[in-house]
Amino acid sequence: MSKIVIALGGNALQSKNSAPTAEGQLEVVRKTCESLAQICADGHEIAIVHGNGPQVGRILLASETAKDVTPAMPFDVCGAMSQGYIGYQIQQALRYALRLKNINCPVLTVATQMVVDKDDPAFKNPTKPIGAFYTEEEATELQKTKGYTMKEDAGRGWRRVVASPIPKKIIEIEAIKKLWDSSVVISCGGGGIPIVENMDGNLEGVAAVIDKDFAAELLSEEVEADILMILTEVDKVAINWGKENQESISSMSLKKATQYIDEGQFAPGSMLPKVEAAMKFVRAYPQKKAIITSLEHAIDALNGETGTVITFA
Ligand SMILES: Nc1ncnc2c1ncn2[C@@H]1O[C@H](COP(=O)(O)OP(=O)(O)O)[C@@H](O)[C@H]1O
Ligand SMILES: NC(=O)OP(=O)(O)O
Repeated sequence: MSKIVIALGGNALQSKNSAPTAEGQLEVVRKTCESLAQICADGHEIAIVHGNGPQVGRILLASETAKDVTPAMPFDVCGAMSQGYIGYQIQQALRYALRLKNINCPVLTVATQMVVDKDDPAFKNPTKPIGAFYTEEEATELQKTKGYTMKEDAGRGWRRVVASPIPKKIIEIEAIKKLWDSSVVISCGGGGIPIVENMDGNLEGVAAVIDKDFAAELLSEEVEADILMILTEVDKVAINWGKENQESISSMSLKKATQYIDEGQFAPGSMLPKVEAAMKFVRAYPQKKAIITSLEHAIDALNGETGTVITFA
């Protein structure tokens, strides 16, 4: 039996076959929760982290668009809203999937605040893609009219990018640890609500979207997980991504992963943070492993049949 922190990609949770509706996402969540329930039935203990890039981008856009009728919500509040609705969908779907396996374990979401450094250089260099994908022409227009920073995202189109500071401390970590034994806890959604700690001890939300892969890594260290599992849209990490000579990677040591990073093999804002988070985990726990695979193949990857495994050596 292993303790596994499972990170679900925000992009991967969006339905590939339909518009990015709440209903479409719920279908993907339900399917994913069938696998998560099976992992629990196999005797593993899991905790869930999820992304929110597309979702928080749309919440922000809706809020900005409606500002003539109702005041726009700040970034941190939009992040909290994304935790609420994605967490709710996972709670509902996983409760059902667990009950089908006669597991009556509570599933709950912890609204999680994540401390970041107010001087993190990321605030001056936005890299985190959020919201919808646009054409280059649309992106240029949005840059002009709305002042957004737009970047191409891993060959998939152009997206708004925002600051993504490194997560430093999970405010609710003690509660999450206490809940671990009796429940499946969904926490650090969207990387956590980005906040800074003021001199007087007060917490204050900041405009950013934290990378959930780094947040999941931090949680994995805190709970001393055996495996960090990052689930996205691809079964394996690839080198020469999108090129004719694209090649899937089944396993990478820290040394090999560093070499691939130096060669620029992993796109910033998408695959790079996953690989970096996996590397950080095995650097902290050289005997443990991180796995990157698709939502569909979580169980196969745990059984060593697919996925990219990142190990210390
Ligand atoms: N080297 C690579 N190997 C595999 N996928 C890559 C690579 N570089 C970029 N990608 C893209 O990155 C995506 C995962 O990043 P992203 O969509 O941001 O993740 P998430 O599902 O966590 O939101 C993959 O689905 C793929 O389209
Ligand atoms: N916050 C975050 O990392 O979201 P994605 O998984 O959508 O990139």
